Amino acid sequence: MFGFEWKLALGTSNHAKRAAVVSATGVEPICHAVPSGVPDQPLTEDETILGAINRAKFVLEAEPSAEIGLGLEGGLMYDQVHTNQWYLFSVCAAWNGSQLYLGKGLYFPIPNEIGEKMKLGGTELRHIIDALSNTVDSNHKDGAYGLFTEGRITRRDVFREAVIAALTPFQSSFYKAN
Ligand SMILES: O=P(O)(O)OP(=O)(O)OP(=O)(O)OC[C@H]1O[C@@H](n2cnc3c(O)ncnc32)[C@H](O)[C@@H]1O
Repeated sequence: MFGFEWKLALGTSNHAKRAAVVSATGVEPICHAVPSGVPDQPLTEDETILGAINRAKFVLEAEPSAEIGLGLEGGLMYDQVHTNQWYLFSVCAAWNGSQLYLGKGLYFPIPNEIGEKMKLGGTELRHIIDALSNTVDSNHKDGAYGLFTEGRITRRDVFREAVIAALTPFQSSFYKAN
């Protein structure tokens, strides 16, 4: 455990994201569903990262008593350089009002036909994953990661690592010169 004592605000009420923050820090965040400012289904790295940053900044504005705002965003990107493959990845932005850090989580290949369907628009990944896993609200549960790995990796796991990465510079003395 992190031994974290700061008051954290989280820019969503999504269950998997909240559980990731609790698991990463031992702290129960104050949750507000703030806008991401990007499309509901981000399709590039930049959009996804910007969504995480916007959520972190908006939630600290909404909850000024918190010391750090956290924005967690899932998105898709197409790698046309190395693999010609769609990837799902998860980002955490951490903002304390003056410093911003990102934790970029696992990049996980998803079936290209799903990525192409997302690019055409009109639906979001969670609807596809809900149908494939015969559930509802898969984005609040183990998510696409859980479906494709048969539960060996979950959405909470992936965000947990991204949260730890984004918060470490605020926490560790190795970054004091920053
Ligand atoms: O409640 P919020 O915080 O908005 O969370 P979200 O899951 O709806 O939204 P994100 O912005 O994190 O993700 C963008 C879209 O991709 C979907 N998505 C991302 N990762 C997913 C996963 O692992 N399983 C299912 N859907 C996923 C998600 O549900 C959205 O439709």
